[in-house]
Amino acid sequence: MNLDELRKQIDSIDDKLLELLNERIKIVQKVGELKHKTGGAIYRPEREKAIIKRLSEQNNGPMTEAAIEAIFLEIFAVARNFEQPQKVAYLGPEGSFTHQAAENRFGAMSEYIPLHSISAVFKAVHAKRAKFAVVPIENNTNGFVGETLDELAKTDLKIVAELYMPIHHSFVTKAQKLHNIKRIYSKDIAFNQCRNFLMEHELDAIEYIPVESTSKAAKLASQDPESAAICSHIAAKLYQVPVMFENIEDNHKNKTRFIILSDFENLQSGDDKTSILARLFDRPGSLYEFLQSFHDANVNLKKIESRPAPEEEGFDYWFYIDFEGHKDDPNIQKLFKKHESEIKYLGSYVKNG
Ligand SMILES: O=C(O)C(=O)C[C@]1(C(=O)O)C=C[C@@H](O)C=C1
Repeated sequence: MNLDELRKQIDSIDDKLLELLNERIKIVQKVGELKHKTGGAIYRPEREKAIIKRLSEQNNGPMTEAAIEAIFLEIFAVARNFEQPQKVAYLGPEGSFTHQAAENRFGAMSEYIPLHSISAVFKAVHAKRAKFAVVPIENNTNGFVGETLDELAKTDLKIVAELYMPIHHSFVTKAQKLHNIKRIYSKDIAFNQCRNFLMEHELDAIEYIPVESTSKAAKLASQDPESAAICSHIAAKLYQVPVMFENIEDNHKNKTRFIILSDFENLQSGDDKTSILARLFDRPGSLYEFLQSFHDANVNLKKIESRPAPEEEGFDYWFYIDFEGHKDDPNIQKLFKKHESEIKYLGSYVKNG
């Protein structure tokens, strides 16, 4: 078969796909009307997960599970916008890794509000200027993000989703040749994460100009053809700077975990994670006794991080804790009751890593 014939086949499949997508959206709109009446949440990650799982189980290929997920996450994100336009506040600037994480969940149709600090992102959702907040919480090389933990201690928003994103850096430039580059813009941390690459390409002797974000670096490189930037793919695209090298980070397993917060709570998905803050008295054995209850309730702890409680008197500590299960699981309900005065519940959400 020649190219024209193959393309004709694709066109006819696309016609059917479009028809089916329109049918799907019409039903989604009815779901939206129902939710408006009952006050139900538009974003239902546990339902989205169940759909992807069901489709992956019956799939005969050649589509992979990752391909199914990529396509359907965009379909869901578009569908949500047909139920109600979705506004998402995130730690900016535009082109940041958090922007990339936000787009991964909320797709091309949602409205995005980049903000300059993590606390501003929380504030935007409190003030109902946005429905969702997207912020980083931890990175496997740099540890927890203190500002996010501090905001979690103050907020009554709930974590409704988590997502892990590989952090890849690109080397972007308008210069034709490497030896034409006189300076490199990036964020301090990104220069550090790409040391081997810079050395191997003999770029360790030219000027490094640290700026506050990798997207600002991309912007500067777009205006200066004798320069380069180390930045995300999305920033390179945003400022239309050609990518010369991809994935230049020393540690290719560099990953950041992002959380999505909103003003509602998720239902159980059957494969959930829960986050809490526990405020424990400063006395011997208090953490031990607290964790013993998790063991007794057969709850699998995933993470624990201590944090001084700044507004408290004395030397009380908050512990940020992630564990498997959902707030409505009977064993976890019991545990919450037992430690009611010590626990601040942060949210239960589909486990993603
Ligand atoms: O099932 C729902 O609650 C819907 O709103 C429909 C739908 C979908 O497109 O299938 C859209 C958004 C939700 O996050 C989950 C699923």
